[in-house]
Amino acid sequence: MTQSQELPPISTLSLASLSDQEQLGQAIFQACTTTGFFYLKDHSIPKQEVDRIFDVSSRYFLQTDEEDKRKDADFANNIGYRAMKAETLDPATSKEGDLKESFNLVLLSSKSKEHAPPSQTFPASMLPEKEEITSFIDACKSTCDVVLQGFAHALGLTENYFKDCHHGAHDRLRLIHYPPTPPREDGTSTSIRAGSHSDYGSCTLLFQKDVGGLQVEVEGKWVDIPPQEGCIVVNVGDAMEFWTKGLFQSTQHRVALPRTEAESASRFSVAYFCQPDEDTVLEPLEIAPSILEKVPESIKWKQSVGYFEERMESKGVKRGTSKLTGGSHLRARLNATH
Ligand SMILES: O=C(O)CCC(=O)C(=O)O
Ligand SMILES: [Fe+2]
Repeated sequence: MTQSQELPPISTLSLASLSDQEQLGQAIFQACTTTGFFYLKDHSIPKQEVDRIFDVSSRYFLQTDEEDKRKDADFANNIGYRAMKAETLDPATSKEGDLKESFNLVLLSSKSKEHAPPSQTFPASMLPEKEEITSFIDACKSTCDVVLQGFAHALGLTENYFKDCHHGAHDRLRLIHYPPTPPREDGTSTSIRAGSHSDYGSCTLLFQKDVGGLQVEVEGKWVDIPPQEGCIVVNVGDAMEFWTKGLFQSTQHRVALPRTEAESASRFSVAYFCQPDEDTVLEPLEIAPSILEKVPESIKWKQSVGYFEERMESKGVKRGTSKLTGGSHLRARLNATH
């Protein structure tokens, strides 16, 4: 695939000016049926809280012994530490694993018995800020709930249609560190910071610090999505694409190898993965003709059964799979990439 900076960037949605649900639904519809990505501004997560999470993250990754980090690993529950190269988001292309380490946290405040996340062990360096970390995760969950309501409005469904099957047991806040890496020399390297992939759940909130590298595939080209002050990058995940039979796009994205000296420094990002509940079935929903009419002519062809089946297959779902659920899709993708 070629690189391009000529294409228009993703749109920016403001939660302040879009307090009207109808308007929010329309803007979300437009973003989700085209790139599947948008910047979200005027959300309710203050900059100081985002900065604090980045401080927690850099302290953990840069000041914890490798041996101690490895004690924090719990792949079976999708929590805790994951070492450099442990994950290969694009196994078809990358042979050595992604050049990153990460740490997954659960929705710590969850009181749900039926949808309880696994219990989390805190590394020593995070303990003093456990309360702040907990409230940051809560703020991410609340923001995702607003986005899920926006998805429902966009699709002509009742406001809490999606929210009611997202209790957060599989949600994870992921702190990610891409260690310093020299700029790539000639573009032939198959090493990558995060291989091309789509996310598995309903939506993802992504906080980037100062170092770029995130790219999204738009019309066959890789487009940079640089960090924007005060903005969260939001993207649609596979579950939402499956429910909408390909109307909403769970788009491939990646974190490229550094291209400049500035990008060669440590890169930190924080992602909140919003996942459907364990038994929620991921089958196409009935979408009203009045909604389908809004699909621009130029992308109507994406509604064909053949194209949708191809998309499902590219996301690891074999033809004829019955009863795909939130839990089964998540585990299948995690097992395929580790
Ligand atoms: O670190 C980033 O900017 C993107 C990470 C990502 O896409 C992911 O972990 O799913
Ligand atoms: Fe991703």
